[in-house]
Amino acid sequence: MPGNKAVVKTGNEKSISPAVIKRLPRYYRYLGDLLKNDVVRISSKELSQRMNVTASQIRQDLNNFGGFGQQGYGYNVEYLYNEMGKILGLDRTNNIIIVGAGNLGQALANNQDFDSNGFKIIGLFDVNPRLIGMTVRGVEVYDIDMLETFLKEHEVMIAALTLPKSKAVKVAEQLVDLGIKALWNFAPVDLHFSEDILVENVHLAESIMTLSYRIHSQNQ
Ligand SMILES: NC(=O)c1ccc[n+]([C@@H]2O[C@H](COP(=O)([O-])OP(=O)(O)OC[C@H]3O[C@@H](n4cnc5c(N)ncnc54)[C@H](O)[C@@H]3O)[C@@H](O)[C@H]2O)c1
Repeated sequence: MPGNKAVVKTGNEKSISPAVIKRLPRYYRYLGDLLKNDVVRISSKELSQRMNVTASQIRQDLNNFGGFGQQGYGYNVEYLYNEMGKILGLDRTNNIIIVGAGNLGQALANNQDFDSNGFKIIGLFDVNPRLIGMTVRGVEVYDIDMLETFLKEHEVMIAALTLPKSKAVKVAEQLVDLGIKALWNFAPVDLHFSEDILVENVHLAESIMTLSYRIHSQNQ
């Protein structure tokens, strides 16, 4: 990708651009739908039409990982789906904790889709005594004071932050001090850590502001 210097390294030291990585979950979702509909193979042209991207984009993206297609045959859907899953790390269980068991924390815990993708929510944490001890889809809400002990006893890959903005930075720092390497941040605040701490921000408000901009710029 000319001019784009932002790249990440895979385990085998190959650099993959963040733009490609961002597209992978979408490939995975489309392939999963094809698989559910018993589609065995698909050409890059047909996949591109369904996904509304160019066939050459698909070929380029997949070539980053060694291709997977065969000339004249296209892609084997199940194979590609499984390989995509491996690339995305979905072939193993990724334990998640949720810090902040309010509206959003509970909504995340209630989402069954995470399970099917190998994400397992194993605990929620809160400061509110009225929430501590309750369960959300079988997952317990623990006192935040239990965090250190819990993290010693469980291997946790990702911590989701669904607590007030005013508390998010301090709790994120605490999580990092306790060994958490990946933060899935929903609080409307920017978190700054060293490179080895991965932060993925999810801000629905920013998404709707983008939509608002597009609506209003059309009307000008
Ligand atoms: N990213 C998004 O798209 C999006 C969407 C909705 C809400 N949010 C944000 O997510 C956060 C949660 O929103 P909500 O509607 O669930 O709020 P909420 O008030 O329902 O829940 C927040 C929970 O955090 C708990 N909490 C407070 N301090 C804590 C601490 N130190 N440790 C652990 N838990 C603590 C509270 O007791 C409460 O249960 C807010 O920051 C909100 O702005 C983000």
